[in-house]
Amino acid sequence: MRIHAIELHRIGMPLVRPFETSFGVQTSREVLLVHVRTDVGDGWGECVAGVDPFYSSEYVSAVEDVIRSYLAQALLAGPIGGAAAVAPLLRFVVGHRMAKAALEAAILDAQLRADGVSFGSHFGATRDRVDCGVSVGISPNIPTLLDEVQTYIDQGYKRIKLKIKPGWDLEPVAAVRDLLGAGGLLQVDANTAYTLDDVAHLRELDAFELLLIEQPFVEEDIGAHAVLARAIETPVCLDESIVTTSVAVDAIEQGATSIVNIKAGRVGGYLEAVRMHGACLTRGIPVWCGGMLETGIGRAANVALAALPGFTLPGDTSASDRYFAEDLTEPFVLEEGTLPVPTGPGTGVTVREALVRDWALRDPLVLR
Ligand SMILES: O=C(O)CCC(=O)N[C@@H](C(=O)O)c1ccccc1
Repeated sequence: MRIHAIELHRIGMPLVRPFETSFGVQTSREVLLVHVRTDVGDGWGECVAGVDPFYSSEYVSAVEDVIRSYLAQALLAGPIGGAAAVAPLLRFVVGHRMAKAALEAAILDAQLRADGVSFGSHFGATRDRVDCGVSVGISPNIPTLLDEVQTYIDQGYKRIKLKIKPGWDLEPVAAVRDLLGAGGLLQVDANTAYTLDDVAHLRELDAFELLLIEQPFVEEDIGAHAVLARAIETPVCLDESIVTTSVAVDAIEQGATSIVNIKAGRVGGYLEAVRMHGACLTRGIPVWCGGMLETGIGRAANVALAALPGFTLPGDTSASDRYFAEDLTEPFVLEEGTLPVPTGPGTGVTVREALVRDWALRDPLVLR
């Protein structure tokens, strides 16, 4: 494959409602899209990095710079062996996994569109629909939270995930458990907001039959998560910590995580995400597909990934209207709590390029 050009599009999309996590409030999504033009056709990839380095050290401007200053040239210098060659070609740059993942996804999209193969087929999907959960931000108060959760229950979501932080945890969880009833699938995400000093407090969550508690401590504290996992009943699930398959295996073997949130952007690409799925599957560790407020481009790829056999828990693969009034692709619409796995070549979705232009925050960066 010969890449003729790599275009970086920075676009802004308003969120249908503010989204608050333990690291801040988002009212819009500023997203970097990668459009590659190759000798076998075009492809689109979405970078999951946020506009600020609050979830991870990556952020949109840094992604633009590392692609423009280092990564693009490695891909434009000469013919490459397709998407499988991208990670090895980019290994000379340390980290920047979200930037690398977006490039790989765009190249994989171009390659598979040319081959007439869908992402799901290429990954080894075994389902044609995936069960969908929904992520609920930190609310101003309990009634507002319950109104939002009720909306998602009415829409058919199969699992509720609540963002928590110190001062907003036991009370909202108790209220939502009461609303859901005993059998409802409910989990929490702390986004690193706690420390080992909070173990006794976090143990009180055991009363609410949660599926899991996600990333209570900072990314590097794998050992602290193992201490917590031994001290509470609620299964510990890691997100930010799990940046490669080998880190996932280490964390599993240390007893730091018994469920893994897989996000292709966080781990450096969909091909590494598929490898991570395989490593978890052979160890009997359930996985689910995390979300990063993706547009339909990333959402299509996530739904394909979530269709692999080890993805046994509903993921953060919500419908497009959870975040956006209008999507960059045909919207993903929830049907009985599930989304269909795209079957067309590549991601299987068509990018509305007029919207990419309309929503552009600046002229595209074209690298040749
Ligand atoms: O449904 C979605 O796409 C968002 C799911 C979600 O809560 N993502 C969280 C996370 O920590 O996993 C997040 C939100 C914003 C930014 C980064 C991460």
